[in-house]
Amino acid sequence: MIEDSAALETLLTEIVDRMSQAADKGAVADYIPELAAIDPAQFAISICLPDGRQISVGDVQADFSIQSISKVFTLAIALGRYGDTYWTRVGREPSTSVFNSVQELESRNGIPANPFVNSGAIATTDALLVGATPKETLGEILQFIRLAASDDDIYINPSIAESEKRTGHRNWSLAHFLKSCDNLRHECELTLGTYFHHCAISMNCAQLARTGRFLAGLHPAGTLILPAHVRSINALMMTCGHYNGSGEFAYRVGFPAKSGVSGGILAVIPKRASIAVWSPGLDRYGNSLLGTAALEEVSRRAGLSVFSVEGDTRPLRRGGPAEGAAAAGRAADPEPGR
Ligand SMILES: NC(=O)CC[C@H](N)C(=O)O
Repeated sequence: MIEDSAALETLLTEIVDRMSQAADKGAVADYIPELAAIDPAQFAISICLPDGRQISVGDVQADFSIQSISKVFTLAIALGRYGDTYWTRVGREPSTSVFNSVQELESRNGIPANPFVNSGAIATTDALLVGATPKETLGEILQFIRLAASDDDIYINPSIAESEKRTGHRNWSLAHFLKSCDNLRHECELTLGTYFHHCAISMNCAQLARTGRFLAGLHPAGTLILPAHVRSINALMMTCGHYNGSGEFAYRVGFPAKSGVSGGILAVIPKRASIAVWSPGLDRYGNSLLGTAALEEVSRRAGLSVFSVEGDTRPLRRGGPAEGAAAAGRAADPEPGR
């Protein structure tokens, strides 16, 4: 089915229609004022295929900040610069608490569980700042992402960064905790200022899908980073990309992906596709509620789970995944990220 453009476009259109009718769209993140103001009734999906085709449906022209999805790119740059010594500062195990948990960092004596929880990403940003100013570091991150997307029209939204700088007290406490454990080289202000700005990198869903091609082995210029690092990042995305909801995501969807609290998800099916979805309402883990439901449906209908065997392409149960996910979301933690 993935090879058949017309069938794929029909499937994506069906999914977008169904998502627009879902009664429960999840709750937008309200701990960052700029995100709290976003209309949750928006949905977009875009998929890049091996032959260079890209199919995009829904609100694909709307820009959003990629938030934690930026952690994929900072990890790629840090692995390139430090290789295995990077792992002396950050672990590579799934986390069991919310993505900005201080308790989880404390229980691990100041070594973050993985690069995708906030503390791990703050330590990564701190590592990238060695020998470079925040401006140079942000320039490097932006340049990498623009190259990945083959698109220079990707930018940092300063009001989102400022909004988070003022209100992101949990991140300030994580930075101070890292500092107290001697796992932060720079002043909290410098590292966090840079972190908030890379979380505020903004683009639309079609651009986001293109950024994932280098992780699927589908970038026209080759892998951009070492193939071994692609493998490492995909493994981390599979096991940690959705925080303490990563097991559930692997079970339901079955391929590496990274979410952001703005409702975007970047997914990678090695050698087959790079997919982005965006729907701002979140589930109890702080991951896009309908974005996950949509990826589950694409995965099942097109047989894309990396765990699938031949013949595993059955249609979803009646009612579709959105209803099940919406029900799960209702029972969930009302304030993800708090
Ligand atoms: N889960 C996320 O996307 C978190 C990123 C957000 N900028 C924060 O630090 O809280």
